[in-house]
Amino acid sequence: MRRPAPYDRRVRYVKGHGTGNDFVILPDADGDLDLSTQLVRAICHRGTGVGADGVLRVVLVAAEPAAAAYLGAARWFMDYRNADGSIAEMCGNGVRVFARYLVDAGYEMPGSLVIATRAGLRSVEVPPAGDVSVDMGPPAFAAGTVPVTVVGREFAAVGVSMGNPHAVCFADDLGPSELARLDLGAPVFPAEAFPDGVNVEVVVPSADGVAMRVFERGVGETASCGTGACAVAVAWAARVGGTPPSEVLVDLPGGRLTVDWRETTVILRGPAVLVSDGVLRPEWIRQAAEVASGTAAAGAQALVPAGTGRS
Ligand SMILES: N[C@@H](CCC[C@H](N)C(=O)O)C(=O)O
Repeated sequence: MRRPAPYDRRVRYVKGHGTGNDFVILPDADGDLDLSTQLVRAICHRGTGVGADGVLRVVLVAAEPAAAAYLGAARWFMDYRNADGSIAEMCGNGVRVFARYLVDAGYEMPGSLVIATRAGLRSVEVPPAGDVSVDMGPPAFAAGTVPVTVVGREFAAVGVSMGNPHAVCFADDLGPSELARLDLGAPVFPAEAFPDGVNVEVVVPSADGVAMRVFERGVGETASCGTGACAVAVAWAARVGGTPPSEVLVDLPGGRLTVDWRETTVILRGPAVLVSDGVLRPEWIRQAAEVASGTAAAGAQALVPAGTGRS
């Protein structure tokens, strides 16, 4: 039986990031935490919470009903939430940081780990130190293109699923420095093409490969997106060369990721860094919950804003 909420205790967390895509990691091996949308929003808020693009709850497959299908195939389940509290199927930077945490915390040895996610099993290579790589599985291309408006222009976007949905917009007439100066704004896309929403990437050619910026579903613009980098790299490779194998260097505002599109799968590699350890205080958690249930004193509402983690 799950406890209703963690209001009565201090909740440990670890802060981490992959090329600036940052996460609050919540160790919850036994599945005790009932992580509400409002609590995720409060944790991710950059003014009044810890601040992050998303939350990674670390739970044993055996303790998580949503992971029942993976019993015997993986030990750990990555429960990923966007900063607005929404659930996403996959997070390429998140799963690498998740695996780095498992090794750092002593739950697993360095080497190959299989992690269960909502998008399926993912095999992660975690060396004792340095970059972490993950086998992201094959991309799924949508048929045709979709009109997506971003930076005041309409693009014929390429739809790619990496377990989660992406719309890749090629701005071939721009270079990396022009890309960096763009006001990305909130993209507009046809709901019928992406009924569950979509992550939108704007891509330009660079000296070594491609440069991109990303507007993430459930977050807003982020410094990096691992699944986005994979979607961009395979869409780029398909466009210029047609078929794998192909290694693409992807530059993002937060750093560089390498995407290796092999015959049947896509390998994503890059830094996965643990930054700090902390504790969520019970009184802060309680206040966040009261705000969520509408019982907080006037003025406390700012603790749980409805917007993204970067608002
Ligand atoms: N930043 C992540 C993707 C996180 C999920 C995404 N916002 C969605 O809703 O699909 C990554 O590194 O892949």
